[in-house]
Amino acid sequence: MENLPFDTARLAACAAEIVANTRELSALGWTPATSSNFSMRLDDRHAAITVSGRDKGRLVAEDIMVVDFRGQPVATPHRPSAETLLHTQLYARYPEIGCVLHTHSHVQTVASRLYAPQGHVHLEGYELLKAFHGNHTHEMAIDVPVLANTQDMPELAEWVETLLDQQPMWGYLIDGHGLYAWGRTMAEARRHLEAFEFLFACELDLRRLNA
Ligand SMILES: CSCCC(=O)C(=O)COP(=O)(O)O
Ligand SMILES: [Zn+2]
Repeated sequence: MENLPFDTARLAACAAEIVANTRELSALGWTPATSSNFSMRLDDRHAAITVSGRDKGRLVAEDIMVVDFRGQPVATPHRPSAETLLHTQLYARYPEIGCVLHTHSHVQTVASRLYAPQGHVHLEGYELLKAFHGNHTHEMAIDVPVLANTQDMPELAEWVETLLDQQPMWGYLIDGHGLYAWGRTMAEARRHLEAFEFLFACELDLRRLNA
């Protein structure tokens, strides 16, 4: 058997976790038309990530592949997510990050369009802000960045690096595109993703109500 530079048992466990969670997120309608991508850290040099273009509602373990932190495929003929660099930059920068989730829900997409001109979504006064790791009170505010969309991933990754240098972040929006969120584990990344979704929906409702 080929001597692989990563733990195959760990890959199998991560693939199962990615598949199960992705199916649930897809059932919520957050991954339309093959969009979205998902990854987990394997070790200090490798991540497991979704193969590009797969229907995220019908993922199987074979749709998960390995990349290094430069985004290059490892021991596989498959093509990784077009947005792989946005995952691997986080693993390379923060050893504690174990999971990165990217979805294209309706709420996320509308919020990204609406708040792109001001460059962020301001969230303040919500109890659910405590869902973000390290926050212990609703008496705080966060500005979730909204980046311009581009197909130039190295450029987008550079913009993200600049933002990461400036503030604590649990995620960001890309205009007309979707949301990136991350955490130390799949459960934490999902909690952050779901908190963003809920809070953006509240902000959109308040805008509709003119409140
Ligand atoms: C039809 S979705 C356009 C690409 C995208 O934004 C996305 O999230 C999915 O790309 P991937 O290469 O990861 O399948
Ligand atoms: Zn996307």
